[in-house]
Amino acid sequence: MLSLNGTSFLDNSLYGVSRGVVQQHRRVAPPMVVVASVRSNGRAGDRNVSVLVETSLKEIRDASPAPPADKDSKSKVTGGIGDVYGEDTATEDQSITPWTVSVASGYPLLRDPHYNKGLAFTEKEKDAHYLRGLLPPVVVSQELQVKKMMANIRQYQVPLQRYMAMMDLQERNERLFYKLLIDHVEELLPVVYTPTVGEACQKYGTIFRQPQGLFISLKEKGKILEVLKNWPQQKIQVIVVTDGERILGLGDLGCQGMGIPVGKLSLYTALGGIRPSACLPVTIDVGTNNEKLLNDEFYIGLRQRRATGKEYAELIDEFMSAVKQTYGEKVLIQFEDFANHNAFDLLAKYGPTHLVFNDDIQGTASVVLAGLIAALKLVGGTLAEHTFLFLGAGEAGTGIAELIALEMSKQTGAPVDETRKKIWMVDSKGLITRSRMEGLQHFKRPWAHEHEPVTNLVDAVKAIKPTVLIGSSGAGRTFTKEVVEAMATFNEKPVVLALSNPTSQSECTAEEAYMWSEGRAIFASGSPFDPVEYDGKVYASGQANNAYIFPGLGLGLIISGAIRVHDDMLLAASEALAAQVTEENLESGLIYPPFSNIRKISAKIAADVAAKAYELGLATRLPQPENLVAYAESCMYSPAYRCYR
Ligand SMILES: NC(=O)C1=CN([C@@H]2O[C@H](COP(=O)(O)OP(=O)(O)OC[C@H]3O[C@@H](n4cnc5c(N)ncnc54)[C@H](OP(=O)(O)O)[C@@H]3O)[C@@H](O)[C@H]2O)C=CC1
Ligand SMILES: CC(=O)C(=O)O
Ligand SMILES: [Mg+2]
Repeated sequence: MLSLNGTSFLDNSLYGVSRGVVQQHRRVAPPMVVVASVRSNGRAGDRNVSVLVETSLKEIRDASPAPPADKDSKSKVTGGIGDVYGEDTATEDQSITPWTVSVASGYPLLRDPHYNKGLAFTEKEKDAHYLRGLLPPVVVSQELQVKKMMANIRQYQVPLQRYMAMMDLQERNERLFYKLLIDHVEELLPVVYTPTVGEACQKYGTIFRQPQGLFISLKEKGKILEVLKNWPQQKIQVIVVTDGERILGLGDLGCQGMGIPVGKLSLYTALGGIRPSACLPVTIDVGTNNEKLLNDEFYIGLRQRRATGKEYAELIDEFMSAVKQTYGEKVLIQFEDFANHNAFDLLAKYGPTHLVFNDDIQGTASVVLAGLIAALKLVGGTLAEHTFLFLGAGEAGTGIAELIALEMSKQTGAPVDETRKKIWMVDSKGLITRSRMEGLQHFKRPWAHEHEPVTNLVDAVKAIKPTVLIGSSGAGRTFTKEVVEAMATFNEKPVVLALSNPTSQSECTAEEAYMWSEGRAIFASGSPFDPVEYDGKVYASGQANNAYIFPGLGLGLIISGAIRVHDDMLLAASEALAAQVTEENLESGLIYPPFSNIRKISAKIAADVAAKAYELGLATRLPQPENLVAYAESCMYSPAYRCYR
């Protein structure tokens, strides 16, 4: 039985300690703080007594503060292990006693990914925490560990092997994983995120080792509150949830979509500085209609066709209520890779009652608008002076279109109904026109303009003559030579965005875009492409991916204590991102800044989103910090090792 001063430890799971009896200690003498030490009730006696971290309250505040918990929140805690390690929600309430919590020592310490430092444990730590003999004599720096791991990872030629090496590292030594990812973000993003995460999801059952998130299936119906309590961390700030029905452009991957919430949340931490223990990946498993997976002996999900209608709605509703009840109303829920027949409805249903946003509809819109604002500096004109054609009228396409129309309306004063007329869409049946209105899905209707029927993209391009062509179809190689050449005949600098992921689904490659436009295209893509040489010149292209937006947006919502997501926050995020694109970036054809700067960029996005939350009266963290950028930066998780005394 676990206890905290006599209380069942299970009721105090905020400490994230799963074994041992906790002794709670008051602060010994300022500025040193000791909260609790764990004394073993197991066979190893006092050897399981844990890492005593002593630190000054000031150090905690200076080094670590994640967003303050609010006073009435259920998640308000008196200290907590994360505070000590600089991971947890800091509190600004001086009256709250800071705690030091002991966790594990000896062998279990080496097996705990949150605290393990591998060969970086110092001599003193080896003595203090029963590690002598369990490690070789050498003591190495975290920098050397990074160097070694990068060398190891680079030896793998197969992307999926690199992915698995990174996942293994995350399971073994979380801080080292994040240090690697942060220090080598441009090299490792394609490993932990698109395109490799797509293949990982397709093969998730085969490569499955450890659960990395919560699996909530129809079997858990009626028990979701209990399921949430099984997760070892209780102070959750961000949830990314999928039902796996539209994973990237790869279709229904059922329960194996889990790779996406896991990947997105690792970016929340690496790119946006949200502490890892505050992130919860969730996959809702209502079955899959993917025959291949249903017949795959290694498939890890429910072996049934997808539940729909009432059964589906009830499970999601139970989940949404349980989340609010468990983590409070300020937990951010990011809907990810739901199919469009559910995605729009879920956003409409839960937008007014929960802090939710749909990354595919809203995050993508925000990143694309940012790219377009930057691209205008290269192609000239205002947004309203351009004509847009989309291939793909689903979540991403119509989400982007709506935000562009909104921004045009703000800039020109024209009603959104008017500004929408500059935006055209092609779906699998051809150009969306008024004559197709009957039976058209609701999210396509605003884009049904007066025009004679056009059944394919090339003809639509020739008829509409767009200045900007955006691929959001999930259908690879649909921007053919004829399509790009047509764009290049009536545009000096055609803007071509091939947003679909992973690389196999990209509407065209960077090489094709530059070659077919004779080097004149302004090109960006959802998944990264290497620089391309054409006619003696090297062309680098940007990555138009919502990964630029959601980490900073999430940080901004959290630090302001926002209770709802508002379109104006997405516009603020777009403008903040566009402002980070330098003249130098633009000169080399880039409409996005490099990812190597992403943490600074995220802090700026966070600050502008938070400022908007305050302006709109949606922020609850009062008073508003004076310098929101500095505050956002100070709240960001650092993967540097902590010293265990
Ligand atoms: N870069 C980024 O940050 C992001 C990229 N994406 C990518 O965008 C793609 C689409 O996602 P999403 O909008 O959610 O998907 P949806 O399923 O909601 O929409 C897809 C749309 O593409 C249309 N379509 C499919 N195939 C063709 C084709 N061959 N020709 C013309 N139209 C076609 C569909 O037509 P119909 O309606 O007739 O079926 C539908 O309108 C995915 O690959 C995803 O990875 C998504 C989010 C973010
Ligand atoms: C990037 C992303 O969210 C997608 O492709 O679905
Ligand atoms: Mg997505």
